[in-house]
Amino acid sequence: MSDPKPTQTPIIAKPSSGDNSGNRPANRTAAFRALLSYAKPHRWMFAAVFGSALLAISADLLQPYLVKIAIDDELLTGEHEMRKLIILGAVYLLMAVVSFAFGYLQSVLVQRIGQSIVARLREDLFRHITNQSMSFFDRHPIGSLVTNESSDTETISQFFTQVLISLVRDGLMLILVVAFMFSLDARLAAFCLLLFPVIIGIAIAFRRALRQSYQRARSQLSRVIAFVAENLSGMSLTQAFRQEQEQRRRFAEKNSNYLRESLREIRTSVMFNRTYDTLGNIAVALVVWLGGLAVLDNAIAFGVLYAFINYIRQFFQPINQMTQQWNTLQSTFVSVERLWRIFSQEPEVKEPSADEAVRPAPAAVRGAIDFNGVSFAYIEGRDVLRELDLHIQPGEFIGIVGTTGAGKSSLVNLLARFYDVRAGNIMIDGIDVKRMPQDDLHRIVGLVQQEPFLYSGSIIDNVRLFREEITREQAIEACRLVGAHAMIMRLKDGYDTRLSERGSGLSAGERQLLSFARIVVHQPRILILDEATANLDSHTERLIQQALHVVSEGRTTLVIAHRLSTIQHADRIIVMRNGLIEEQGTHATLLEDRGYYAELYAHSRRGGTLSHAEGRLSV
Ligand SMILES: Nc1ncnc2c1ncn2[C@@H]1O[C@H](COP(=O)(O)OP(=O)(O)OP(=O)(O)O)[C@@H](O)[C@H]1O
Repeated sequence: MSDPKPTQTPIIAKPSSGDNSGNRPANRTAAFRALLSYAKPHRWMFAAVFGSALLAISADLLQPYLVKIAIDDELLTGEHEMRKLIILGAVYLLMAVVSFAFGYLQSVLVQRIGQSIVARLREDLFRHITNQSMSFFDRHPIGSLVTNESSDTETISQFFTQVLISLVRDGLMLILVVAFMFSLDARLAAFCLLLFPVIIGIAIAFRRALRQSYQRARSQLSRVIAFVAENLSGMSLTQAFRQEQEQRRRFAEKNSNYLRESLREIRTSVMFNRTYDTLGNIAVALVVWLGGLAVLDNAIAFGVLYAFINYIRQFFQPINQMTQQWNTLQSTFVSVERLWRIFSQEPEVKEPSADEAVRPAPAAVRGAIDFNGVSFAYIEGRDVLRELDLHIQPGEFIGIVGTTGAGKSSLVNLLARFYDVRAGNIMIDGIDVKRMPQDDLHRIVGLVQQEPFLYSGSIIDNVRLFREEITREQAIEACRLVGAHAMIMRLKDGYDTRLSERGSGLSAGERQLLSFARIVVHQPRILILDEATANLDSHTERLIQQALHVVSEGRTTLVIAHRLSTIQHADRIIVMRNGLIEEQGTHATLLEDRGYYAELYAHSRRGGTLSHAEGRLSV
C-alpha cells in the first residue's frame, strides 16, 4: 500500500565502498566533493557568473583610473579639452552602468544556481529518507531529520550563494586591485602589500572568538527551538497539569540565554568590522602621507595618488567580505557532514536482486502465511521473538493477544517487512517476503495502525491516498461499506473536509474507520490491524466491529486485539508472551484449557484490556 519507491539515485547517495557504515565520522573531503558534484550541472552558469563578476569588478576599478586620467592628463596640464573631459565623463558613466548590469546579473545567476542546487538536494534527501527502513527512524529522532531537511539544506544554499560567490567575486576583486595598484606605482603598491600580514593577523585573532560566539548563539537558538517544539506537542499535558507558568519560566530562561549569546556574537562581529575599518583608515592616512610626499617630490602624479586612495579602500573591502564568510563556511562544514552521514546510510531492508525477485500478481495471491523459526531483535543480542513458528491458512482470521511487550507488533512489522528477521523466514504463499519487491509486498499486505496516520488534505484524498486512478465514487462507496459515510456527512464539508495535521479534528474511532475505507479501496490480500487501545464509545466500537467484518471478508486477517469482543469470533487466537506463542486455539477451546487466555478473559470481563504488563492482572 506504500507509494512506489522512486529509483532515481541522488548524486551524493553513494559513498565510496567501505564507507557505508553510516556511523563512523563522515569524511569531510569526500562530503564536500559530493556536494560540489551537485554544482557540476551548473558549470556553464558558474562560468557566466565568473564572467559577469569579472566585467562588473573591472568596470568598478576602471572608474578611479578614469578620474586619474582626467586629473593628470587634462586638469593639471592646463591644456584640457572639454571634448576629452566629456568623453571621460561618459565612459565613467558607462562603467557605472556596466558595473550595475553585470553585478545584478551575477547576483541573480548565483541565487538561481544556489536555490536549484538546494532544491535538488532537499528532494534527494527526502527521497533517501523515505526509502529508509524503520530501524533508521528508530535511530534518528524526527526533530533532527526535520533540521536536516530544512536548516542544513538552507545553510548549504548559503554556501553557494554567499561563500562561493564571495570567494570568486572578492578574490577576483583583490587580484585586480593589486594589479591596478602595481600598474600605477610599484613602490606604493608594495607598501600596501605589507599590510597583508597585519590583516591576516587580525583575522586569525578574531577568528576563534567569532567562531565560538557563533556556535554558542546557534546552540542556544536550537535549544529554544527544541523547547518550543517539545512544548507544542505536549501542550495538552502542560495544561492538564497546570505547567504553563513553569514552562514559561523555563522558556524565558532559554530565551534570555539566546539573547545574551546573540548580543555577544553581534558585539564580536561589530568589533571585528570596526577594527578592519580603522585599519583601512590608517592605511589611507599612510598612503596620503607617503603618497603626498611623493607627489611633492614629483615622484608620482597627483591623479595616481587619488586613484591609489580609492584602491586602498577597495583593497580592504573584499578581504573583509571573505573573512565574514568564515562563519557560514563553518556551519556549512557541520551541515554537509550531517547530511553526508544520512546519505551514507543504506536501507537495512534491501530490495531483492533482479534474479531473486518474485512478483506475484496481487489478485492471484491466496494469502497463506508461514512464520518459520523466526527470531528477531531490534538491538543485537536482545531477541524479542524467539524461534517462532506460525502457519496461517488463506482467508483465516487470526486474533493476537498477549502481555505488553510480548512481541505482537514486532510480529506484524516483520510480515510487512518494516524490519528483517534475524533468523528463520516468513513466507506468503510459499514465497519468502525477502524475495518480493517492497512495492509488491505492500500492495499485498495492508496495514491499519493503532494510530492511523492521516495526511493533511481532504477526507477523500486520505481514503484514496492521492491516487488519481481511484475515483471519488469508489472512495465514497468504500466509506459507505465500512460505515463511515454518516460520520463524514456530518462534517462541515463532507468528503471535502480538510483534515488538520494528523487528522486531529477526528476521534480515534473515526480515524480507524477511514483507514478501513483505505483497505477497501486498495484491496490488499492480507490485512493487519493493530487495534486502537483508546476507549471507544459503544456506538463507535460497534461500527468498527462491523467495518472489520466487512474488510476481513475474503482476506487473511491478523488483528492485534486490545478488546476481547474484536477477536472472540476469530478462527484462531494466538496468545503471546515473551516473544513466544504460549497458546493458540479458538475462544472456546482456549477457555476450556483454563490457561493464560482464560485468565485474560476473566480480567477483561472485569473491565480491563487484553494487554497488560508481564501478565500481571491490573485494572
Ligand atoms: N523500535 C524499537 N526499538 C527497540 N526496541 C523495541 C522497538 N519496538 C519495540 N521494542 C521492544 O520490543 C519488545 C516487543 O515490542 P512489541 O511492540 O512487539 O510488543 P507488543 O506485544 O506489541 O506490545 P504492546 O501491546 O504494548 O504494543 C518490547 O520489549 C519493546 O520494548
